[in-house]
Amino acid sequence: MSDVLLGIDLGTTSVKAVLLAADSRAVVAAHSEPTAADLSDVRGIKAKEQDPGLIIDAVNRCVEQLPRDRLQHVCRVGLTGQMHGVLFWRANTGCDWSDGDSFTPRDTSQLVTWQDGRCSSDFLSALPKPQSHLAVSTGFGCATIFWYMKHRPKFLEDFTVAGTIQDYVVSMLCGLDSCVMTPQNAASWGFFNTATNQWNENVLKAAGFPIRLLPRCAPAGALVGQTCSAWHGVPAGTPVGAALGDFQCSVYSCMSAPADAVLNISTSAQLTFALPAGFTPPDSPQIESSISYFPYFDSSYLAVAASLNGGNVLATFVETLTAWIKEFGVELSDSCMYEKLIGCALSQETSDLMVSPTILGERHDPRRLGQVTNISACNLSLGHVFRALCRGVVSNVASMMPLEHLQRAGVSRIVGSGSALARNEVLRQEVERAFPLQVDYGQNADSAVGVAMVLCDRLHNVPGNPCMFT
Ligand SMILES: Nc1ncnc2c1ncn2[C@@H]1O[C@H](COP(=O)(O)OP(=O)(O)O)[C@@H](O)[C@H]1O
Ligand SMILES: O=C(CO)[C@@H](O)[C@H](O)[C@H](O)[C@H](O)COP(=O)(O)O
Repeated sequence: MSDVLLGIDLGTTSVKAVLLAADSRAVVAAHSEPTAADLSDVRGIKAKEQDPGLIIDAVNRCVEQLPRDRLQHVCRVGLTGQMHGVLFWRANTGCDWSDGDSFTPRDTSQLVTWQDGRCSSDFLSALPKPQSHLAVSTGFGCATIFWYMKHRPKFLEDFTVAGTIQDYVVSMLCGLDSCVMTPQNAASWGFFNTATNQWNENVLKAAGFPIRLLPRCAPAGALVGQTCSAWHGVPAGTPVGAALGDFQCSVYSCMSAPADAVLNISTSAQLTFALPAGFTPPDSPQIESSISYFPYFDSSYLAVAASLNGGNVLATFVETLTAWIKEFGVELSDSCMYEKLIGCALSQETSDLMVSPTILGERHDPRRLGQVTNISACNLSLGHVFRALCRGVVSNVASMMPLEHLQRAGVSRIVGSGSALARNEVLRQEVERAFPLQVDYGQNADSAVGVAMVLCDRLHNVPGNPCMFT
């Protein structure tokens, strides 16, 4: 049987795993599992945490669903996932392999995710100024560590290593006693200079930051180790790539020309395009800009409007409706709710109801929360409300990176990716209305495919960026 690459995306809502044929780059198997790992904010500090045990359970369930005979022929493993977040663990005891061919987390913290809201604007403005073009927001790893330094310093003493959840899985698979991070994920923590690919160690040291928790850096696309044990049939000794950012991987999976922009809608939403070779970002953070510049591969950058309000807004609406309906003694599954809501909104082609859906605020404007306006007696049906909600999600992204901005950058096509978009025709209709450009939906356009493609291309020595800018 021929070789395959295993790509895994540890998303905020679900884990996705794919097997990609090493010779043809075709997807030969794919599976996804919900993580259901959200924890409630019992301390009332606007915490958004997830249980790593439940995330790893979902990884195990997901990989187990892939054909075992193919898993035995995996020649590279690639991990990607939700950026910005931080998990702490103890070197050498971060997991337990006693189950046989899978591991479970042991001495770890909960994962503090990108949706975490514990760092207020006042808290953030009191932090040292980063030597980076990227501003620091709540939910960014370094901001969270600063918060623990101030509010629960003893907590940090329990741990020796920190990383994103995808870095953690790489470390555990390879039996590493430290964390190795690519610039893609390091930039998402803040206090990382993407020109030098180094942490702002002096700035952080001067502020008393526990720099022992900063991961070591490896280039995006590099291999960092080999599986230390057989894992769901994947042989021990299989090379594992340093973990990548999920939005860079979704772009890699479906951007085929410099004139493409990629709109990914999963739990969050990102609209992004690649900058020409030689682009250098500004010297200092542009705190109020809705567009930021994130490292891609080999010194190149992506311009991105990263919205905190994507599919999670629709999920919150579904959860709210489910809870209301339950109060009347009726229980409906999420999938039944989505099907009904999408069906109603498809029959309601337009609505004058206006929903501004920024229930989590946005990084460039954290105080601008959601609003519903122009309510009349005639626009409150489920169809109107869900149509207006979907339009609001897309319009918000479009306001962060307007059509004219895309056109000025030479973008002539938008490629859609992410399962919130793939599963929701109303969202797709609204994308096509908001962006009068060619809009295509990438087949197999997702981060799990993207990370496997990156390693596949490196295996065959194809240069890291599929878009060739000269
Ligand atoms: N049955 C469904 N039908 C349509 N959309 C759904 C359904 N279930 C979940 N979604 C949407 O998918 C989003 C999660 O997408 P997913 O790709 O799993 O996220 P992530 O990659 O962030 O883990 C949810 O926020 C919701 O908007
Ligand atoms: O905020 C950014 C980039 O700045 C996001 O694009 C980044 O991809 C984060 O990983 C996401 O917010 C989480 O991804 P997802 O689970 O919503 O797919």
